[in-house]
Amino acid sequence: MLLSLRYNINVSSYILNRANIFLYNTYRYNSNSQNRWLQRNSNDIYTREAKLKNWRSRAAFKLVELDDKFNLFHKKSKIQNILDLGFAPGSWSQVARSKTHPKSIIMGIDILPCKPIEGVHALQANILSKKTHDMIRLFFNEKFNLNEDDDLDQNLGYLDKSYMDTNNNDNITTNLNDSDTKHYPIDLIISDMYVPYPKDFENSNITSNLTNMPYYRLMNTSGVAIRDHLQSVDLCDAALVTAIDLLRPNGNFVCKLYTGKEEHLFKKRLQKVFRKVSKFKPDSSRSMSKEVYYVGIGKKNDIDKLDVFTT
Ligand SMILES: C[S@@+](CC[C@H](N)C(=O)[O-])C[C@H]1O[C@@H](n2cnc3c(N)ncnc32)[C@H](O)[C@@H]1O
Repeated sequence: MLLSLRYNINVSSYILNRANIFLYNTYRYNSNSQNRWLQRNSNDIYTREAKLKNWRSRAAFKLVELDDKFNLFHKKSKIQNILDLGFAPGSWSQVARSKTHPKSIIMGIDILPCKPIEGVHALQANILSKKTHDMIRLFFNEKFNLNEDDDLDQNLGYLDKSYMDTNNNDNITTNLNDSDTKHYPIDLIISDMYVPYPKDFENSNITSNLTNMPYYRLMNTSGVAIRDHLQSVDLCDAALVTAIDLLRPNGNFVCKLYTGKEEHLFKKRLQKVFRKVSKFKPDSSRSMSKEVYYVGIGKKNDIDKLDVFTT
């Protein structure tokens, strides 16, 4: 009797240990909040709809709503040069491609590697670097000259040549001689940037696969509101500097911000650059998320960067 009890205890603790090892292996990279995030996502109507539409993430719906409200894209009337900042995994670029004129040029920038979207050019680069700005300008101005042997193409990007070739016959950008257009070649900047991964994942070997597995991608925010906010303000400022450097006068701008105490300062900076500034929370943005979108319509002329960043 005693023997059998001990045997049972040993067996149960063996099973429990095995179960723990299994759970540990399965969830070692997932904190509780990440599990809750995955659970929420699998029940979410926008996530399911995104899969049906073959969009790489539910974020696509936020841009659709932004476009419905602010009329950002032009399918028939205009050819646009569009810059998508923090484009990975790529659903905003997919929306931009589907809502714009076939001759519009879209370029996505991300610090992470990401499989490019068909019909969208992509560069893996840090938008905080001045060199990235120079490369973007170069691409929009000299795109016809890029070829397989270019360093830019070889080392840094995945320029979608098949797409460029099919459009080469026509005069895509009609006023390339205009020096303003050369210096400020972009018509619309959309930025959904946020820091790529939570800290715990930095040294794990699963991170690099995730940009191409959008439905299993982990949440971006840390859950520490002040940290999320300040990092977000930094990236919004980086997007704003990009707009000052590359967006044409009268061009438009969208960027995501995690709200917090410095939001009003960022709004003031935006107001120095754009004639009209609006704040928008799309229905598809989760109500518990602190994310909002700022939209700047009509870039002013002759912006003084120092003045914008001096409060
Ligand atoms: C929330 S995701 C964007 C999702 C995307 N809009 C979509 O619809 O698929 C934010 C992206 O910003 C990128 N990012 C963050 N900091 C960056 C930087 N300094 N330069 C370029 N990309 C950056 C991250 O790597 C991440 O892929």
